Amino acid sequence: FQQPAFAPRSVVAQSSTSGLHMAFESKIFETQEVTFADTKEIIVKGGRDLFPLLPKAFEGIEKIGVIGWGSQAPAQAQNLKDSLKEVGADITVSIGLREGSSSFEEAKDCGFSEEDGTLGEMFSVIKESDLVVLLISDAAQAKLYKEIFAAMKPGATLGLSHGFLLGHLDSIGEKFPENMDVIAVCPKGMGPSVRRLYEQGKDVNGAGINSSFAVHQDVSGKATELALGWGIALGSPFMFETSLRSEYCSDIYGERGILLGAVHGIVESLYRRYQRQGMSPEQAFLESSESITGNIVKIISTKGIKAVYESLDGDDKETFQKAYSASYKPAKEILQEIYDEVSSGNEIRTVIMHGARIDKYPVGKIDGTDTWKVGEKVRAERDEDKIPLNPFTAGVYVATMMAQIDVLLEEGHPYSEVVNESVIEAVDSLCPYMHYRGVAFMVDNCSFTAKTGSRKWAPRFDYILDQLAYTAVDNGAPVNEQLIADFEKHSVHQAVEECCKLRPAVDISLFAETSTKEIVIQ
Ligand SMILES: NC(=O)C1=CN([C@@H]2O[C@H](COP(=O)(O)OP(=O)(O)OC[C@H]3O[C@@H](n4cnc5c(N)ncnc54)[C@H](OP(=O)(O)O)[C@@H]3O)[C@@H](O)[C@H]2O)C=CC1
Ligand SMILES: CC[C@](O)(C(C)=O)C(=O)O
Ligand SMILES: [Mg+2]
Ligand SMILES: [Mg+2]
Repeated sequence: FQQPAFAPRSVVAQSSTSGLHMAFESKIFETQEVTFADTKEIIVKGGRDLFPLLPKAFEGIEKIGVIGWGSQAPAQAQNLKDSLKEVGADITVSIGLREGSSSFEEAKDCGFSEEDGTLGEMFSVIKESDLVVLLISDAAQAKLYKEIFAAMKPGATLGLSHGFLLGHLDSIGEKFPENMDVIAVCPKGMGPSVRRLYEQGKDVNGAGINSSFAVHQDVSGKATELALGWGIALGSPFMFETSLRSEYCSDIYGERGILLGAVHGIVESLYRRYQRQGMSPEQAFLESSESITGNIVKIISTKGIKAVYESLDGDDKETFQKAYSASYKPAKEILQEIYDEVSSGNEIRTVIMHGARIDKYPVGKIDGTDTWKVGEKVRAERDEDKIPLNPFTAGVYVATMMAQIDVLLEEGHPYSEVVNESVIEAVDSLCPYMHYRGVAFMVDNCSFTAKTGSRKWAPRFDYILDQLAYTAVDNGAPVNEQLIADFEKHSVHQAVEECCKLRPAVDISLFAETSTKEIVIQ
């Protein structure tokens, strides 16, 4: 194991949950100290009122090349272009794609064109760019990094939205070229939500997805300001510092856990359980999937995790306690396994090997089963006000979320990263998409790394909950009073509350699948 997972610049990690002091500085953007439990972190709050500062942060950058057109690139390229245009910055945003890419047409539909030089073959765009925002899949980055580094012009900055490439380089004993700035801005939400919230926030001083940022190499001395400017131009409500390693450990872990894989596994296992107990398929979907995406996550988003528990009374509270007690440890066992697989480099190797097989074995469909067919029917007849808060479902979901949080804290990740990667992203970016159009719409709008990992780990959560947690409840396992007490007084609740204060003024809204009427999802 390579330790520690969390080692940002200027940070002394005294223990996993205390003493982390984020200490970056900016001469352009105002920094703010935030207290999370017994730790302090420095953040930068975003907002459209900061856009006039962008030209200063992007000083020396004339051309930004956004490479790829997957989930993040359309969102980041358009947000960057719009924000820089709004302040009259003389900076071009161009898209670079592989030869023959089927994404050329979509990029053209969004206003990028070969005629005006804002769309082209990826290596030509890389060669001309002062900031290369590398948004091809992580597996493709691992395959092409040598050619990409070689194509970059002297003095250009490499911009990433993930720490994956560092994980790969570390595992093969290689490094980024020493003469370039290497920064990352990593939105903690899927690309479509980065764009959707940016558009929604135009009239209210901005809304968007929080981003972590990392300054891995700062040859020019300007890397922090550029990273902060990039995140603000994307519309991030707040930005917090991380390292590339801390980012990839928490990100790859989080998406295999509660963000995608675990929530999928939880729903599948509960949907079957509720039918075994006599519910109709429709009711079982309502009490499992709908209860999570249409009720539980909305409470968490606006009032915090504990509010789910506190909103229950009497027998329902006891049902929650039983489900929580039985689920926490089995969920944590899988989550710790995921963390170890990621931090040891195994999961990165898996993603790369999967990338090499992809032409022969493309990622399969995950919503063709009965669960999601019934889900379509339930959604078509949905009455938002009648979605139940099932206390058993709540106990399982919240226990898994808390177990995810605990693993990250025990591994030394800062609260900003823990809360964004385990709570905010789930409730404000991802679950709204699952609520809108089912599990595949959420998972498959995410990165190749995430969608393959979610497919790999979801069945592990499904299996362990069914085998260990639900059988324990059915065999009359008592409530684990200590576990419930730990949950009630957990330090993360205050950290979530602090983050909620920095939450955008608007909730994400999407269009209902069955009509063109816009519905507010959160
Ligand atoms: N998805 C998300 O919301 C988030 C993603 N990230 C990170 O952002 C980065 C981009 O991820 P994401 O937007 O999801 O994209 P994907 O992982 O879905 O990758 C899709 C893009 O990669 C391109 N690509 C794949 N193989 C190659 C290749 N051999 N040569 C050139 N291009 C290739 C595709 O090209 P083509 O268009 O031609 O098919 C497409 O544009 C990753 O580092 C990811 O971890 C970070 C935060 C959130
Ligand atoms: C949850 C998946 C994600 O990490 C993301 C949207 O942040 C991804 O890789 O797509
Ligand atoms: Mg992520
Ligand atoms: Mg990811």
